[in-house]
Amino acid sequence: MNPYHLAKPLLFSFPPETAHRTIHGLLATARGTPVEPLLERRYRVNDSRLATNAFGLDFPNPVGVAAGFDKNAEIPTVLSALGFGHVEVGGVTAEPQPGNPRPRMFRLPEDEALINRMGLNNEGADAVGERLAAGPLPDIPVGVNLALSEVTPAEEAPDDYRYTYERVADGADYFVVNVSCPNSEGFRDLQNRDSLEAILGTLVDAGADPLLVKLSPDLPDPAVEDALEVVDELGLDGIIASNTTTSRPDTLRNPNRAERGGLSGKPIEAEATNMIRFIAERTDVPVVGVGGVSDAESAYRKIRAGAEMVQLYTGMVYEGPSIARDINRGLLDLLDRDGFDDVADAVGSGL
Ligand SMILES: Cc1cc2nc3c(=O)[nH]c(=O)nc-3n(C[C@H](O)[C@H](O)[C@H](O)COP(=O)(O)O)c2cc1C
Repeated sequence: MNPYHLAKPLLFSFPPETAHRTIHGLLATARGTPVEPLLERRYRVNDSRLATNAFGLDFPNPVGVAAGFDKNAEIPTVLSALGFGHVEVGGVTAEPQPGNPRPRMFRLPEDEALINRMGLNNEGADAVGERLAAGPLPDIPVGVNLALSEVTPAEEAPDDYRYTYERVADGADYFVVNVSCPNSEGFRDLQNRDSLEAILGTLVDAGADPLLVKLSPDLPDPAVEDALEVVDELGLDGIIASNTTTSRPDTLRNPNRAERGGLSGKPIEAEATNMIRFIAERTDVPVVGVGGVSDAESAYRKIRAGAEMVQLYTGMVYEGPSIARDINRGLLDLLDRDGFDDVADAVGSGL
């Protein structure tokens, strides 16, 4: 049995944000200590069949940490030691901001889901930029998820994103324009064509490379197609699909389904995978698949639908710190079963 499942009842007796801070704090104590190499030995799966290359970067395996888990870039080396193939830190905004009042994160255990309305709480671009610059940084790619400060009006969004980009640029390997968090008023409206062109164009001019955009699963198909056109026009390097959803599938059982915020985890798995397929059918730009990845099968479904790699957040809450190792091992078995040489060989094979 996974020892995390023994600890889970205790952990789940605390409010979710407290549990997250406890786990995050515990992981932070390992940073830069001899515990890191011990974790590496236990959790890393070294196999060249898992290695992928996307947007000019080499990834040792296709399982990454999604934005929101390490908002202030405090533990990328520890997450690397836990066997992840990349870490996306942030969302980072130009201004430090406290986020929404608590409670703002809710478990739906029967549904293996979370609802959050954190509201992009983070220490701000200056602090996160300094932390990244001070290092140490892991030997896997680190991305920064860039978001809009709450106090900044939409017309000034391009400069706000550029400010953050410039503060974090030296410490990161790739950059993601997040215009898809559902928890800040009007934020997702930035996914309209004109706003996207203005924000992404400004970042391209500022030298952000590789540059990706993260989309909402709630975007109607024509709006996704518009976004893909902007991605093509500006020569962007990748698309992350997807963020959390404000929709509430009928299948949800836990009463917390009534909470406002973005739903993540198992109930969004199929929808997110459909979005990956929709995008992969329309563009050759690499897609990073996120949403409800909790085991090797769910990661594999996203890869076969066209994702070059996957990310996860909620899966870690329900499966614990061995999740990257377990998925990577399981992926090797699935590749063997289906006769693929490596992960890259399986990408889009289910289209
Ligand atoms: C508590 C929490 C905070 C999050 N914060 C961010 C964020 O700051 N920026 C972002 O782009 N996505 C954020 N996300 C969304 C995740 O990165 C991911 O897209 C989403 O949760 C779906 O993946 P999952 O089902 O594996 O959790 C957050 C998710 C959670 C649960």
